[in-house]
Amino acid sequence: MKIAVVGTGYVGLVTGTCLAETGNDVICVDIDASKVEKMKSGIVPIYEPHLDVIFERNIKQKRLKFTTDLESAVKKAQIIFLALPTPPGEDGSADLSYVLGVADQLGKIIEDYKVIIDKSTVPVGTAEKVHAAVAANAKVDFDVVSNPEFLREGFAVDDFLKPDRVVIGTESPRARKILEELYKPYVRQGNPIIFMDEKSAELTKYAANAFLATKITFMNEIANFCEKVGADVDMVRAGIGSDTRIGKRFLFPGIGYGGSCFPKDVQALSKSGIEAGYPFQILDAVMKVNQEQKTSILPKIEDYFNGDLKNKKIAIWGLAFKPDTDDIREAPALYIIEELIKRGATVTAYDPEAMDNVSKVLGNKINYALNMYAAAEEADALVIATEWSAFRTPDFSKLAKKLKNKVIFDGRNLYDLEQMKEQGYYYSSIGRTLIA
Ligand SMILES: NC(=O)C1=CN([C@@H]2O[C@H](COP(=O)(O)OP(=O)(O)OC[C@H]3O[C@@H](n4cnc5c(N)ncnc54)[C@H](O)[C@@H]3O)[C@@H](O)[C@H]2O)C=CC1
Ligand SMILES: O=C(O)[C@H]1O[C@H](OP(=O)(O)OP(=O)(O)OC[C@H]2O[C@@H](n3ccc(=O)[nH]c3=O)[C@H](O)[C@@H]2O)[C@H](O)[C@@H](O)[C@@H]1O
Repeated sequence: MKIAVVGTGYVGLVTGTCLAETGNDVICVDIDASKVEKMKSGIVPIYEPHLDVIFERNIKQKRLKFTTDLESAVKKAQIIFLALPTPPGEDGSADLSYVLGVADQLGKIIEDYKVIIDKSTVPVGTAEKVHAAVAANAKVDFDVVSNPEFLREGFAVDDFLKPDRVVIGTESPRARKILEELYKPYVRQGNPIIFMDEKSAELTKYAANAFLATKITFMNEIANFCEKVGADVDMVRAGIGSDTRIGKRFLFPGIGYGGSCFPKDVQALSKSGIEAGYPFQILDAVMKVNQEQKTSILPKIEDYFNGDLKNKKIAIWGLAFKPDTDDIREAPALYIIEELIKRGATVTAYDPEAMDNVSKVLGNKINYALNMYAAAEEADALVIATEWSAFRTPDFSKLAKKLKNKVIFDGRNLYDLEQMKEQGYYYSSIGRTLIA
């Protein structure tokens, strides 16, 4: 099939590349000319495991192309994916200007039947708005379909090629038939395509993200409570996670959820609730707890240093909002760094992939180390903010020689409490207690 993907962020790039991988002709459109030039020359503009191999293969086989020219790409395509940003607007609701702006252009361009697909995360009712924006100028028949994306950064290729499910919101039999055909190669392992109406599909995406954010936040509160009463959240997690109704995944407490999606999507769903006359009480609590959780490690550090962080040298391992990505949007590490600097501490950080992105935001407010041990050099304490695999099994004796004090504040619960005690570290993690 001939496909145009408009917007080449995480979602557009992965969608375009994975659709080419199953034999479709894909042209990706972006307004960022320098990004398009990079991609044309074979450079993947983001860090995403396994993407480079299939990206290169499909460029070579000329199934994957890039352009800034929306008109020529759209005219050749039967299916048009909109993978455009939907950032929070001033009031926290999703800003639809990118999506509706392109929809407006599409109406002027299309000359024959097209399926226009909302891949972006958009509030209930957006498919209708996109339809109206296209229809305002279009002289031909077209369908607008909601097909939300559930990929996770770091696992994006696998999530797209082998999805748990594909959700397709359309009431048009013609569009349904085309999409059934398009997604056939991806659902071959028995995972279903779930067809529904556009509004339910749009809400399914927000409900999924909000539910996962709530699950994490609930565990963060249980972890905080464990600290007060001397229980161990690892035990509680094992105990409740083995109940299949609860499940083992997304029960890991930490320093709050971050990233480009959970924070903005929970906020946007909350705003939609208010607009619809149904303010979600649970989402307000989730947002409040998560905001506090991001810096919950700070009082622990302050307590250790008797309230005085002035001129303390703090090493930070991990800047990305989670491992296996260079994405720093809403990364808890940035909130912690801001608070440390406010309190007069100096920060030296190391992240395997995200340091370039952080240096664009923080510049020389912090120091950037060449590796994890160099970050720890002469540090008064080490803070772990992202659970990169390399941080899971450090050489503790090498680390001890680098650190000024054997003190670790771990926001991701990476190490065994007993082992840390044996090694003589002061080790503070989230919601865990060494039960004698
Ligand atoms: N990042 C993720 O893991 C996931 C994101 N989503 C949703 O997908 C949507 C896109 O997210 P990301 O890929 O992270 O976005 P992004 O912000 O990383 O990238 C968006 C791309 O669109 C381009 N763009 C902006 N205006 C354009 C225009 N008029 N024409 C052509 N290109 C244009 C930008 O230059 C940029 O390359 C959002 O709604 C997001 O919530 C959904 C699932 C996963
Ligand atoms: O809509 C989106 O953009 C995507 O948002 C999330 O994916 P992503 O943001 O890439 O990352 P997750 O792996 O979900 O992690 C999100 C945040 O939750 C935190 N988290 C996750 C799991 C957990 O047990 N504990 C926890 O604190 C992570 O550290 C991270 O900050 C969803 O998992 C995807 O299904 C969805 O498509």
